[in-house]
This record gives sequence, C-alpha cells and structure tokens, in this order.
Amino acid sequence: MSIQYEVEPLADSYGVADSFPKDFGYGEEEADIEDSPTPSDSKPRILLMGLRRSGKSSIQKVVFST
Ligand SMILES: Nc1nc2c(ncn2[C@@H]2O[C@H](COP(=O)(O)OP(=O)(O)OP(=O)(O)O)[C@@H](O)[C@H]2O)c(=O)[nH]1
Repeated sequence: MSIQYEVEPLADSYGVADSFPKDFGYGEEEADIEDSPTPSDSKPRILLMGLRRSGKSSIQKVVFST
C-alpha cells in the first residue's frame, strides 16, 4: 500500500504575490509646492532662533559683520 501525496511546486504557493500589479510605484515625481522662494543668487540662508532678548542680534553682528 502506498500513499501518494500531491506536492505542488512551491512557486505556485506565491500566486497571490504574482497577482500584485507590477507597475506599482510612487507615481510621477511632483514638484515641491512649498512656497519657499528660491533666491536667484542661491546664497545659503541661516535661521537663527531663540528667546526674546537672548542675543540673536548680537550674535549676528559678531559673526556676520565685516
Ligand atoms: N552679558 C551679555 N549680554 C548680551 C550678550 N548678547 C547680547 N546681550 C545683551 O542682551 C540684550 C538683547 O540682545 P539682542 O541681540 O538684542 O537679543 P535679540 O535676541 O536679538 O532680541 P529680540 O530681537 O528682542 O528677540 C542686549 O541688551 C544685549 O546687549 C552676551 O553675550 N552677554
């Protein structure tokens, strides 16, 4: 007496994954819609943040005044 098993190929068990759309992606590249004006001379900009009267203007004078 012999018992026969039906062994399906392993690849068939992943049939669900095969049904996944192949062209799934992030779509077209979209331009940033942030309203950050791009300076034409492309100078780097520094945002100095701090509490009131904490010395921001003084730092600016010391660091950036020529
Ligand atoms: N002792 C001391 N006082 C400082 C220093 N830096 C700034 N001050 C004094 O702190 C006060 C405020 O300095 P500002 O540079 O005007 O500070 P700010 O952050 O620009 O102030 P806001 O524009 O009001 O936010 C001024 O009276 C400065 O003289 C420091 O390093 N040491």
